[in-house]
Amino acid sequence: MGPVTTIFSSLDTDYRDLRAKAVAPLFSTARLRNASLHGGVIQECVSEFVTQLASLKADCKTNHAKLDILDQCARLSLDVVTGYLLNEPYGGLAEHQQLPMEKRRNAKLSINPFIFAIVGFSRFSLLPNWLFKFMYSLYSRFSFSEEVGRCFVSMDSFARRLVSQTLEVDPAKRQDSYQTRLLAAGITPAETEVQCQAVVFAGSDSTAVKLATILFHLVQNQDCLRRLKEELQAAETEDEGVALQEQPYLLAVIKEGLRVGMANPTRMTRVVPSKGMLVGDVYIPPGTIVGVAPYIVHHDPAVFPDPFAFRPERWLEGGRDNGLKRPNMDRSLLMFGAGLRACIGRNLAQKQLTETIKAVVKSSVLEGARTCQKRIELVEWFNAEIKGHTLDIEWP
Ligand code: HEM
Repeated sequence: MGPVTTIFSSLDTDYRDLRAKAVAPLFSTARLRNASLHGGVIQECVSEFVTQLASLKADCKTNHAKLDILDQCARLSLDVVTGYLLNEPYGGLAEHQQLPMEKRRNAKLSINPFIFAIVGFSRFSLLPNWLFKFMYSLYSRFSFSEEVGRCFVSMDSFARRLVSQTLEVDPAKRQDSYQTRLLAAGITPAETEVQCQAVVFAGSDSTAVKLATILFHLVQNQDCLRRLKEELQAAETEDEGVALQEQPYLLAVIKEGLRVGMANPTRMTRVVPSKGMLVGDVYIPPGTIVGVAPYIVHHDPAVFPDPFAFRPERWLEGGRDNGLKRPNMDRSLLMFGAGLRACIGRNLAQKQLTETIKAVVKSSVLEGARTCQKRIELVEWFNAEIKGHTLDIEWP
C-alpha cells in the first residue's frame, strides 16, 4: 500500500508479528460469537443483507430482472469487516438505498474500483520482484482513472477519520478495535491508517467471492438448499444455540464452498530456509522459492472425485465423526494458506459465511432461483477475479 509495508507484504518476521499479534485477539471465537448474537454487528449486517435480498428478489420477479449476487456479497463483506474490526460499517449495504428499485438493482458498490485495483496488480505478484515493480508501475500508469482515484481517496479518508477519532479518546477508554490495538502497540497513526485499508481489502474481496460462490451453488443445487433448510429447522426446534458440529450439513456446505470457491487460486510462495529441505526424496536447496496452488490441490481428482462438482456430501461420507474432519481431504484444503503466514482473518470469514448462509437459507429467498450462467469463470491471479465481476441469478 504505497510506501507502507503491511502485514501482508512484510518479509521481516518481527515487524509482521508485532502487528499481527496486536490484532489477533479480535479474531477470537468468543468475540465473534458475541458479534453474531442479536444486536451484534455481524448479526445486524447479515440481517440487513437478507432483508435487501428479499426486496430485490420481489422486484426482480415482477420485472423479470437479474440480480448480481456477487455485488450484494461484496457490500455485506465490506460492512462486516469494517463494522466488526474498525467499529464503523463503511456503508456498502446502505449505499444506493435511496434509489428507485430499478436503479438500485443495477447499481454497483462504489468502492469496487479500490478493490479491483488491488486485485489487478496481484496478477504480477508471482513475477520476480524487479519485474513486478516494473510491471506494476506500467499497470498503475495505464489503469489509473479518476474513478479509481476517487475510491482510494474515499477509503483513505474513511481510515484517517477513524484513526483520528480513536486518537481523540483517552487510551484507557478507547473502544476495542483494529486501530486501537495497532496504536496501543506503538504503530504510528499514519501507518495504522494504511494497515486498516489493507485489512479492508483483505477481508472484503475474498469473503465476498467465497460467499457468492456458495450461494451460486446452492441456487444450482436446490436439493442441497432443501436439505440445509431441514437441518436448520430441526436444529431450531431443539435447544437454543445448537453447536455447529450438530449441523453437519451446514458445515459440509461451507467446507465444500471454501474448496470450490477460488479466492486465491495461485500458489502461496515460501522461501526454503537455510538448511534446505527434503520433499519425499528430492532435496530443495536453501533460498529456492517454492509454492503450492489451491487450484491444483482443491481439484485433485484422487482426493476429490469429480472435483469441479459442488458436493457437500463428500464431507459427510463415513459419518459425522470428528466434527467432519477428514484428514485425507483436509490436508488438501489451502483456502486460508498454511503455516505462520496463513490468513489471520479466517475465523471472521468463517463466521460471516456461517451466519449468512444460515440466514439466507432460513429466509427461503433463494428458493426457485436459477443462475444465469452454468459455471463460474475466473481470471486466475493471486486474488482471482470472477470474470466480469458479476454473478447474476434470476427467479423465473
Ligand atoms: C474467505 C475469506 C478469506 C480467504 C479465502 C483468505 C485467504 C487468505 C490467504 C490465502 C492468505 C495468504 C496465506 C498464505 O500465504 O499462506 C491470507 C492472508 C491474510 N488474510 Fe485472509 N482470507 C480471507 C479472509 C480474510 C479476512 C476476513 C481478513 C481480515 C479481516 C483477512 C486478513 C488476512 C491477512 C492480514 C493476511 C496476511 C497474513 C500474513 O501475511 O501474515 N483475510 N488470506
